[in-house]
Amino acid sequence: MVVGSVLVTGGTGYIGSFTALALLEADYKVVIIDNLYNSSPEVINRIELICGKKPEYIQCDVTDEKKLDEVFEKHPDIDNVIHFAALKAVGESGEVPLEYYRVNVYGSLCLLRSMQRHNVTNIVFSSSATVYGDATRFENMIPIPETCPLGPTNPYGNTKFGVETMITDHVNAERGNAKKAGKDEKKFNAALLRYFNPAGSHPSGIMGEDPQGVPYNLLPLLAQVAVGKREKLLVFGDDYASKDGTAIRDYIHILDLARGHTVALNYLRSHSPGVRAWNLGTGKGSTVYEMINAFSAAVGRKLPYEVVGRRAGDVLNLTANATRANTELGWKAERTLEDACEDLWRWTENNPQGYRQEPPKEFLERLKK
Ligand SMILES: NC(=O)c1ccc[n+]([C@@H]2O[C@H](COP(=O)([O-])OP(=O)(O)OC[C@H]3O[C@@H](n4cnc5c(N)ncnc54)[C@H](O)[C@@H]3O)[C@@H](O)[C@H]2O)c1
Ligand SMILES: O=c1ccn([C@@H]2O[C@H](COP(=O)(O)OP(=O)(O)O[C@H]3O[C@H](CO)[C@@H](O)[C@H](O)[C@H]3O)[C@@H](O)[C@H]2O)c(=O)[nH]1
Repeated sequence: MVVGSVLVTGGTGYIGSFTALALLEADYKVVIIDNLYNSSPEVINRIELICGKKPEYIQCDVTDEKKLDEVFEKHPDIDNVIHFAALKAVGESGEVPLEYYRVNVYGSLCLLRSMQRHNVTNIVFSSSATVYGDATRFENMIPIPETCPLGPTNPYGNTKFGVETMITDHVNAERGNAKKAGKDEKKFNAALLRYFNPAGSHPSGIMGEDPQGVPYNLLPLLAQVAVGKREKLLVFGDDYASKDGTAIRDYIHILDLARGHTVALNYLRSHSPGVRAWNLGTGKGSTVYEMINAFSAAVGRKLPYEVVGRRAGDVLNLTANATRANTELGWKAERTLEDACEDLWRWTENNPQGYRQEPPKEFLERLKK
């Protein structure tokens, strides 16, 4: 039995693919669009290997409004969108901000307009902890609650803040217009999911993060050090006001994060909250050094690093207060940092070339059983 249909933009990417898997496991029909800028279509096969169901994949750029219209016309049953497609690197966004505004902001505008034309009224948006900026500028805002004033410190964060605002204005307007016309205003809803730092892979070892080109995030870089593709990790600053001088982030297992999307979507459909923001994090912060140690423990040897200067746009501490998601959505991160590191290492060891190589036979055999 299909419980609903979801368009997943950026669905061959890291978080999108795990969410597609979680949605299929929760009996949603899933249509993925992606332009493969930072992903591989092979992930569709891996999703099928794991859950026995295959999402439909359509190559589509989210800034191509005509193509978006075609997708909605081909699938008139789609009644929800989860919007991942974006550029996501804090550092890079300071170098090519216009590209970040084009893909992240203009792409979201195209999507909302196409959704409006096709009467698709629920959206779950991939926002980010980055929208809070430096929450240590306030007293008592670490761990960060959703009520913390927003103030991004880099162009990437500005795009997420801008899209949150656009979605909020749009959904509120749609609700107001529907009410005036005596129509059902409650069908217009948005979840703004502010993720902290996703980590890890599928425990099977056949599905994980596979960035194309040079990765920017800490864990994929550490994984490259572990398999010898990179000599050492560069630590961006050891002069932060943390216990060891390196910056603090809240690393959340990718399976917990993916599950957060299905529960948020279910909540939109059952409670019709209008626009609501939820933090998805564990509530536990880890420094860069703690992450190097945790991943080194999973690998079984100490990974080399060198301290360099701070990265522009970085902040000291992004740790979530996830109470709202816990009380309202009944969602809580269940897996540990050790789980994430072990799963990441299993994926990396088995797939040093990412999705460009066949999964090991023993996995295929085991999954067939
Ligand atoms: N990974 C993180 O640390 C993190 C944290 C918070 C929020 N986010 C947000 O979550 C979302 C997914 O992030 P991710 O880590 O899975 O990144 P990802 O790069 O793995 O996935 C993004 C996907 O979007 C696709 N894409 C990019 N531009 C596109 C375009 N113009 N049209 C269609 N598809 C396009 C890419 O090919 C990729 O498959 C992004 O919106 C990101 O900003 C990520
Ligand atoms: O080579 C590296 C890469 C990262 N770091 C540090 O590791 C931490 C994590 O960095 P990274 O993995 O790049 O994540 P963030 O900069 O926290 O940003 C990620 O997490 C955000 C949510 O917190 C998302 O919005 C972004 O899309 C995503 O890239 C930061 O303190 C970095 O300074 C290093 O020291 N060396």
